[in-house]
Amino acid sequence: MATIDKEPEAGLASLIRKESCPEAYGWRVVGPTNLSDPLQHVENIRGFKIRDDDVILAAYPKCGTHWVWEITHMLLRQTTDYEKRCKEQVMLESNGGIARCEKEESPRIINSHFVFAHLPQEIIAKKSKIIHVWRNPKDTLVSFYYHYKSVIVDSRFTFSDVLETLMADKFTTHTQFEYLQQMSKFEEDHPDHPIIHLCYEEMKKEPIKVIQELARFLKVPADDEFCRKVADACSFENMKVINQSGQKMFPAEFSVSRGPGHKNPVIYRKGVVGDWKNHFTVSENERYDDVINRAREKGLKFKFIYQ
Ligand SMILES: Nc1ncnc2c1ncn2[C@@H]1O[C@H](COP(=O)(O)OS(=O)(=O)O)[C@@H](OP(=O)(O)O)[C@H]1O
Repeated sequence: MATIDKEPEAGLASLIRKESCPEAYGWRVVGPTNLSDPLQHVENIRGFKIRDDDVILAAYPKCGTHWVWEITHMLLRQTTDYEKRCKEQVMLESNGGIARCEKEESPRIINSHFVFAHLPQEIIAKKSKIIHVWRNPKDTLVSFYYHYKSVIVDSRFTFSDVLETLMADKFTTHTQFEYLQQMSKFEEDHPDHPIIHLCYEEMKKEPIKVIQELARFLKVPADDEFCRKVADACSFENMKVINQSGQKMFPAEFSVSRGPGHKNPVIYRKGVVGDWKNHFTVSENERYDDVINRAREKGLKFKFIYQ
């Protein structure tokens, strides 16, 4: 089996590797970035000025951020029209993200895959509403694999390569378990902070119910009919069509930052629960369960839904 050390030419090495700057661990590195100083970038984000009505959309990558971003726009703007831009426009850590977020009209829905320690620190004092999206780690990893596959031109690595790399603790960034543990720690440290946790699998099962809960959290009007329309507009199939139509372009700097040999990611791939069964072998699944169990022993509280 290929590992990042044995087969660097397969492209995986350029993506899946703990940051060469270990103090910035938690910084999401998926593809080479043009950032000359990642640590300074993290500090700039920690110091980012928060407005009173900002909403923070926080999620580990591949957990459904695009989906919830679109729903949140519709709820806040009281419309079922699609947001014209793509989520990456206001993704804090993306190349040029800070400047674009600064120019954004209020109320802003700022999104980030950063761990909590690296998010703007003013969120705490301003008690900014946080929407946290989470998903079972097996489907998340499969989604990650296809994300990697789509962003690099030379992508000969397999799902097993990605899984082995994760289990060897050489994954690109913080693991999903570390992310969720930091989330729980933040809640323990700030018990009054407004946070809603949206579970991908529950959204798939009962999207209208979850949209109603989100509307209550955001304190915006949303009757049953409106929530039904939002759920329908934001179904996987409809969002995929809208994104394929070219209406939502990645910001130019976002694409440039990826460098030669890299493409923009495919986001709307399958959008289902349980695709992991088509990717894990029985033994890989058992070993990954061990990883999850070890994370539980260290305090991971989230109960995952796998089908
Ligand atoms: N509307 C809707 N309904 C259901 N599922 C959806 C929807 N929109 C996006 N998706 C799926 O979410 C996965 C991408 O997650 P993110 O948006 O968090 O990706 S990213 O980290 O911001 O790149 C990715 O999952 P996979 O299909 O399993 O790869 C997307 O297909």
